[in-house]
Amino acid sequence: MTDLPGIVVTGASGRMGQMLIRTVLDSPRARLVGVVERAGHDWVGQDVGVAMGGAPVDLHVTDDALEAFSRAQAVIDFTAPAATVEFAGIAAQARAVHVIGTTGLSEDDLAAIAAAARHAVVVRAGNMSLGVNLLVQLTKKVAAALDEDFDIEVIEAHHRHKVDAPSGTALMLGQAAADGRGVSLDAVSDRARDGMTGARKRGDIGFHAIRGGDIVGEHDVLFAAEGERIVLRHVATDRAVFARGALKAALWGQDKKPGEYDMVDVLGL
Ligand SMILES: NC(=O)C1=CN([C@@H]2O[C@H](COP(=O)(O)OP(=O)(O)OC[C@H]3O[C@@H](n4cnc5c(N)ncnc54)[C@H](OP(=O)(O)O)[C@@H]3O)[C@@H](O)[C@H]2O)C=CC1
Ligand SMILES: O=C(O)C1=N[C@H](C(=O)O)C[C@H](O)C1
Repeated sequence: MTDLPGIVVTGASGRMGQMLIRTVLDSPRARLVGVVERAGHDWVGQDVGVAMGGAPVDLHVTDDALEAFSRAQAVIDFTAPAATVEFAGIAAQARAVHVIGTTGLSEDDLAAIAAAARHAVVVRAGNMSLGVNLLVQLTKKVAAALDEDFDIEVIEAHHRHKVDAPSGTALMLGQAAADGRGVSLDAVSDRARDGMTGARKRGDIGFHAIRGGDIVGEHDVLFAAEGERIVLRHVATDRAVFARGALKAALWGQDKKPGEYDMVDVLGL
């Protein structure tokens, strides 16, 4: 029992934090050894089971990330960019595998994470579900098979609380489409159509973000030509798919060399 990899979950009170805590507690392959929230949060010091509205699990929420990470083999982190950059440094110091689900990371954030990955294993993906990572591969293949007679648009929908757009998943799908076409995404990305935009530019990849209600996460990749359309679609109905993928990544990372990995590596796609 005690040989099982010890996992810390950050952002304990968040939508994904709570889902991750339940997933690790229910897993026969891992132990939950810590849960971290920001200093001053009213969960700090409470038993996490009680804080989540259930029975005690004899594990108290802490704001001391370094102490918690030092007792763990892996950290699963679905929080916010500033927190994730800080946690990357601390996980590297503790030599714990850092599984990053946080989206909306800037170029500077990514550079800081790459620096941390020189010392520890980092697995990062804008979507940890099996279905989306398969969709990424399919998108690349379809984009490679079609020419620019097919206009590519990525359409995503999420709950009203989401703070970043386009979603991390939409960016993964757009990148896969650009890779399939052999072009730079930065050169063809069209994220803002409003007013007198002019006709669609051939070869562009468009992004659209819908926000509303409790939508967990939906992504379409549309390939539209004269006379026919192809739509590749993924619909997540339960955040458990992301949490299961993240735990799989944490376990997969245990025997890997320091460096940056993604879910395609984890799932062997
Ligand atoms: N890769 C994937 O498969 C998925 C990725 N995500 C991504 O995960 C992230 C979290 O999503 P979600 O759970 O819905 O968001 P929530 O807002 O519900 O949760 C975020 C959590 O992070 C904590 N947090 C934020 N900033 C800090 C900080 N500076 N220090 C410490 N803790 C902090 C919040 O605490 P507080 O409440 O105190 O601010 C909160 O507990 C998003 O980036 C989202 O896009 C989501 C689902 C799947
Ligand atoms: O914020 C969310 O909820 C989600 N975020 C990820 C993203 O930005 O793609 C993954 C998933 O779609 C849910």
